[in-house]
Amino acid sequence: MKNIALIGCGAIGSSVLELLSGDTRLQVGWILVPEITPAVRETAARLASQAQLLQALPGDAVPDLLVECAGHAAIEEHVLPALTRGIPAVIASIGALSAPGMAERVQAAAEAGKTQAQLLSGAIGGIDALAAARVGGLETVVYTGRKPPKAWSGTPAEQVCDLDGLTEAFCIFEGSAREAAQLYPKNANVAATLSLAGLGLDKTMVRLFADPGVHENVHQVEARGAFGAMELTMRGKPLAANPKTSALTVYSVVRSVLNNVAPLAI
Ligand SMILES: NC(=O)C1=CN([C@@H]2O[C@H](COP(=O)(O)OP(=O)(O)OC[C@H]3O[C@@H](n4cnc5c(N)ncnc54)[C@H](OP(=O)(O)O)[C@@H]3O)[C@@H](O)[C@H]2O)C=CC1
Ligand SMILES: O=C([O-])CC(=O)C(=O)O
Repeated sequence: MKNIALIGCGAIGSSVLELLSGDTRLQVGWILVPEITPAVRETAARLASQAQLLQALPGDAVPDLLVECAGHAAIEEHVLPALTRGIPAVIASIGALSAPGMAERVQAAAEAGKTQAQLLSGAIGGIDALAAARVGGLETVVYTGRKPPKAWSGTPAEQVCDLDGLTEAFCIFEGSAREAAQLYPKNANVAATLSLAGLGLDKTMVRLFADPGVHENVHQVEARGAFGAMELTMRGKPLAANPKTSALTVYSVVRSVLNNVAPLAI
C-alpha cells in the first residue's frame, strides 16, 4: 500500500481526498496545511481518518509520494525538502517554477535525493504532444487563458479594469509565460506548464482575458514547429469551492496518484 502526503486541503485537496477515499491500494498518511482549521479536521475525519494533520512533514516520516496542491509557497516549504530526502513529488503549482532559479532548484533537489518531481498537466491537455513536439523543434507557442471576471478577483486584474462592470472580454495581461505565472500565481499555472513542456518560460507568449461572456475556464493553445501544428481549446468547468480552479486539475492529480499504484499506467 502506498502512503501519501497531501500538501493543501482546499478546493483541489479536498476533492482529491473525496475521489481517492476507499481505494485500498493507497492511504493518505499526512495532510500538511498552514493551519489545522475545523474545516480541514472535518474533511480529514470524513475522508482520511488515518491521516496526521500537520504543518510540516516530520523528519522521520517517509511517504511514498508527496502530492502538492497547495500554492506556489509550498514548493519551497515542502517539495524541495522532500525531494532532497528522496521522496518523489507531484506538483500542481507549476507556476512556482517561474521564480528565478526555482526550476533548477527543483531539479537539483530531485537529483540530490535520487528521486523525481513530476509536473502535472493540471487544467490543460496536450502536454504530451507539446513535449514530444519540442524534440523536433518548436517555432511558436501561444497560450490564451479566458476566465469569468470573478475568477480574477484578488489579482492584479483589479488594477487594470473594473471586473464587476465588464460587459465584454478585457485583456488583463499580455506578455511572457514567466511574467504571467509570477503575476497570477493562482490563475496562470497552465501558462507555466505549457512553456516548460514547450518553448520555455520566456518565449511562450501569453494573453489572459477576464470575459463576462464565458462560464468556464477556457484555455487555448496554438503551437507550430517541425512536427506540424497544434490547436487546442479546453473549456474547463470551475470548481464550486474555487472559481479560479478547473475541475480537470483535480482529475489530473488523481490520475497521477493512481498511475503510481496501477499495474498499467496511462
Ligand atoms: N496546474 C494547474 O493547472 C493548476 C494549478 N493550481 C495550483 O493549485 C493550487 C491550489 O489550488 P486550490 O486547491 O484551488 O486552492 P485553495 O485556495 O482552495 O486551497 C489551497 C490549500 O492549500 C493550503 N496552503 C496554502 N499555502 C500552503 C503552504 N505553504 N503549505 C501547505 N498548504 C498550503 C491552503 O490552506 P489555507 O486555506 O489555510 O491557506 C488550502 O488548504 C493553486 O494555488 C495553484 O498554485 C490550481 C489550478 C490549476
Ligand atoms: O484551473 C485552471 O483553469 C487554470 C488555473 O487556475 C491555472 O492555470 O493556474
